[in-house]
Amino acid sequence: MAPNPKVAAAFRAMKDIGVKEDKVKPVLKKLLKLYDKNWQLIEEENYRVLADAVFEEDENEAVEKRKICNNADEDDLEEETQVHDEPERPLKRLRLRSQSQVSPPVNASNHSAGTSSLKRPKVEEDELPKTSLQQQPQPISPRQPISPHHQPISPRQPISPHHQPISPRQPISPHHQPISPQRGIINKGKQPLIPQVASLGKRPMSERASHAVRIKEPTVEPGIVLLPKQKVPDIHALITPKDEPFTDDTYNNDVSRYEVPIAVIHPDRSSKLGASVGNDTVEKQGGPEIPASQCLNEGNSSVPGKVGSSVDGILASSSERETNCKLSTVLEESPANLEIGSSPTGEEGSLNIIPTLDVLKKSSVRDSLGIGGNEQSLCTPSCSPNGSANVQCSAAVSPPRVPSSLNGPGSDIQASKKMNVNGGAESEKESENHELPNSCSLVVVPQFQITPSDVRSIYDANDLTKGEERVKISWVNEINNDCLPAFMYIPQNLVFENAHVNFTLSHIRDEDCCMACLGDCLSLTTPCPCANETGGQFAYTKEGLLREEFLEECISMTRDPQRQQHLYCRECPIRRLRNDDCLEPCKGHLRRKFINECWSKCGCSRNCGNRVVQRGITCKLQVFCTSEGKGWGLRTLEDLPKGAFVCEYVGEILTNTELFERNTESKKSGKHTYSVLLDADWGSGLLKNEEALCLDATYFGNVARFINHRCWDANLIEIPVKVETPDLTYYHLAFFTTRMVAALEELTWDYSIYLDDDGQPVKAFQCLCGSKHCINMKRSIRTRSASIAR
Ligand SMILES: C[S@@+](CC[C@H](N)C(=O)[O-])C[C@H]1O[C@@H](n2cnc3c(N)ncnc32)[C@H](O)[C@@H]1O
Repeated sequence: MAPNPKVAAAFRAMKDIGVKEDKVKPVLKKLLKLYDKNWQLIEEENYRVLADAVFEEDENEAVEKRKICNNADEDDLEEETQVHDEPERPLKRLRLRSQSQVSPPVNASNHSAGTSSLKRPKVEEDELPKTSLQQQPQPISPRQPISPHHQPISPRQPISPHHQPISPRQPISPHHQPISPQRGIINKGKQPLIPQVASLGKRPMSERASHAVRIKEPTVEPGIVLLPKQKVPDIHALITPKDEPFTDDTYNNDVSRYEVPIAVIHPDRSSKLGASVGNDTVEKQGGPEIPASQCLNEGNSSVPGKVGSSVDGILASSSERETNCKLSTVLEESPANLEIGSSPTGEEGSLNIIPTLDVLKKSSVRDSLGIGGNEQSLCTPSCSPNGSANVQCSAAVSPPRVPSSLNGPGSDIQASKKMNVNGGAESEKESENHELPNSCSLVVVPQFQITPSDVRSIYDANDLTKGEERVKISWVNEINNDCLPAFMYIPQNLVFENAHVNFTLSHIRDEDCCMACLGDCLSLTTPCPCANETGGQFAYTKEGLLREEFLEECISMTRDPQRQQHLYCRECPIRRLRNDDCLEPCKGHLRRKFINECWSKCGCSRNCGNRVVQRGITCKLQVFCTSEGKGWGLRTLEDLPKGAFVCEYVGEILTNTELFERNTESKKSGKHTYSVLLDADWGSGLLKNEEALCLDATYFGNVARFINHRCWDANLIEIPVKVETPDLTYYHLAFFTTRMVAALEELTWDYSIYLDDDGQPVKAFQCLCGSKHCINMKRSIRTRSASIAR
């Protein structure tokens, strides 16, 4: 009988790489069985899966042989040696990436790195960062490629070095069993095979979810731009930014520049806050009955948009903290806290996914970030008249160097990170830490003169994200010699210390996710339960934009005073922080519309249209120095349609108490920081301190920290997004365009600045937004659901 042409082709392909038919045959049989005769999966990438499986078989055999040899008598030493000297393979799997590609010989470590390739057939291994190759990540589920550094951690426990990494074969939940090759193939009870693992060049969406903290040495492109003014990476860099129209009709030059420290909770001046609510639909949750006349209604302001909530100011600012501040860090090496425990029913699986940050006490991180007592940048490039730039670093500052969260408090050995000159992070062990005043978390950071190469390691002008995002984000300064302020780029929120961010699979009720869905939920004729949050219709269109109606509703809720609805806490977490004898009543938190995205408990694919924010930034953005004196800003380098997702506000997840402590200290130093409250649900019940959360992007953050304020008609709106937890104490804050935004326009967000509170203990900034709605006067700042300032 003529051989099956597919079989023959497979044999040929294997023969091409030096594998004999008799080796291929049994493996192919197994694969066909395993893949339910889906040839497509086997043929993909020139039979990569097959080749991997053959090699795996080979390795297994070798291991078996080794075992036998190890048990053999000493006399058999010679024979044993021969067994160890595994014959050189014709081609190892790393060479199989492309048929035409000739790969270099693979060394021993690479060889072992291939052992799990059956589980990750399509990963482009030569694109993996070195660490990945060396350490061989063990995928945990099709959607959660967690690095081996990831250590499970209990949601409510401090991170501990004793946490055991999860077994890659541990079931997550019976509901997660893929049911077709398209959704992952069960590999005999092992890990599902993932036919379509994206290469790291395009990071899989799952890596974007907060649980998927990627361990990656940031790659620095050859030819890093050391001097940003000299070598601007983008053609747009020399083009005058197309800012939003500057309608400076109310500008008051006499107003001095005010600075607003972050999240300062100041004594309430209720007389100034007693505004009425715009309508009678204000929701009170068990709180004292608040007459409409006493409720906040910033909307009554004659100026639209001056609608800061009555919540006392969480005021942003400060790139500096006092020495008592605590800072925890998770960089690339830090473990995502993944803990999956399953009950017999599989329903108790719990994923604690956001890494808890280790604590760095006192000033070391502040110092290491170069945000010490004075507000200097790490470097000062200066320009000569001929346009060439020099970097002058006169201040003795430390390079970014932060402790690993792998070591919990009390750990004797601290793994710390220091940035290497390539912008990567090197692990190092500090076996001794007696010099440290606090053995829990301090890292000694020697002071030394910063060199140009250190500067380069801090910010690559081509990509300030250091490879953390799917897209590069450049920065330019065409205005002056300033470098970017020092901060650590993180692509997803990280827990600072005490915040309770608890994701459990069982937390998500079956009826609130779409376990039965396949593929793209947006193509369903009847929307799945994940659309319930948005009234039975998905928030997104098939084009990946926000649905017009939903967007308009969100916009009008924030811009239209009459539609502002507030929730009132019975005991407002902000008020609780004060040592006042009597607790002041809550001033209200803007009621928000949420987006609910599909997540791990959903059966849909990771390309499902209801997964937008979790995929991360996809548009071309650039950080630039604004010409109006607002400092740095963010702009788009491409036209963005209305309703497009731009980025998420990413920072450290702090409790309100922690933020208060930070700000009390930053107030002293008069420095600035950046924060937003996650208060969308604050009025709905009695929150514990550790449940009242906020994001602070002062030290760790993403590009969103550069988004400047614009009064009322900003081109971005922030919308809360539920991804991995229905618990609204934690959610993502995502920015979407409110209208079509042209390339080079600055992206702005209405911080909800409240203008008329003169008595604040901190100074507001003089708004230079240029909007015709801008009052542009000395102002105080208040939060609605999120407020920010520097
Ligand atoms: C979150 S930061 C935005 C990025 C900031 N411009 C920077 O250079 O890092 C907020 C701070 O930027 C400045 N800023 C933002 N919007 C502004 C505006 N409309 N006018 C003047 N300054 C503004 C204020 O100093 C504010 O405290």
